[in-house]
Amino acid sequence: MDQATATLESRDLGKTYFSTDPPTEVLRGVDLAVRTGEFLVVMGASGSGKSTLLYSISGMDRPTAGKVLLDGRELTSLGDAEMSDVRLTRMGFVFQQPHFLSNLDVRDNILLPALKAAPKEGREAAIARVDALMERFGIAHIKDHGITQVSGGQLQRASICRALAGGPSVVFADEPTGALNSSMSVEVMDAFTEVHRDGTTIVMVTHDPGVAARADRIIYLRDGAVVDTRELGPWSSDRAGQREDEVLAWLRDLGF
Ligand SMILES: Nc1ncnc2c1ncn2[C@@H]1O[C@H](COP(=O)(O)OP(=O)(O)OP(=O)(O)O)[C@@H](O)[C@H]1O
Repeated sequence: MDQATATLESRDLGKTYFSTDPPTEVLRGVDLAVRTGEFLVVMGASGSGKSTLLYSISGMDRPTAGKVLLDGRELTSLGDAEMSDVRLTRMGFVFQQPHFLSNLDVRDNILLPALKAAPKEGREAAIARVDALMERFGIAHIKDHGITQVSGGQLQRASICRALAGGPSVVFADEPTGALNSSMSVEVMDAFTEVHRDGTTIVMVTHDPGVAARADRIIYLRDGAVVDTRELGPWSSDRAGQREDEVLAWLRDLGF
């Protein structure tokens, strides 16, 4: 791949847990280049290392071998404070279970990282930006609600707004639809499709072939190594069923 078009790269990335006896080698020499604006999905059997890969390339965890580069800058050599700053200003995160503060309403939960990421912007401008995001993702009407007063799909869309609030270059998502029913799952994936259309790079772990069918490209991990890749090309909703069938057939061949 052309290095100039890669937002995020890993080179010979390895992760071994030395806390176990014998040590557990979870990632083995992963070379990855995620293109700017690409929606990349990571699949693989349980325990194949998907979450570990996501955490290692996003600086949430330290790899034990190899390098990670974001927009050409080596992340693996950064100290903890610099890495936290990169995560705050250049990355967004969406998890299976949204982590929100229960003493704040939905909007303030989104506002908090927005203010931290751009402290010079000022509170009013940050509020306007957060309100625009909430409007965009169809949750403006729940901005004053407590986090227990909204549906799982609404809360996950709020997580997407929070992930976007700092203007990231990459959004990482770990099983973002894993705790949702199928209609909420579609609602959340429609939101990710919007994020993708806006040009934000997405790296997502999922077990769900219907979710994976939205991606531009899927990589398949086995025992901590990328063993196959599927390019799906640009998403179109009128080909959703056909794409999902294509993904299912590919996964079946891989023994998923
Ligand atoms: N802190 C740790 N210490 C030792 N081994 C670990 C640790 N964290 C994860 N592992 C091991 O690393 C392997 C990969 O875990 P990981 O969570 O990345 O897999 P996964 O593909 O995301 O799985 P799942 O689909 O079940 O979430 C597993 O065998 C797991 O037991």
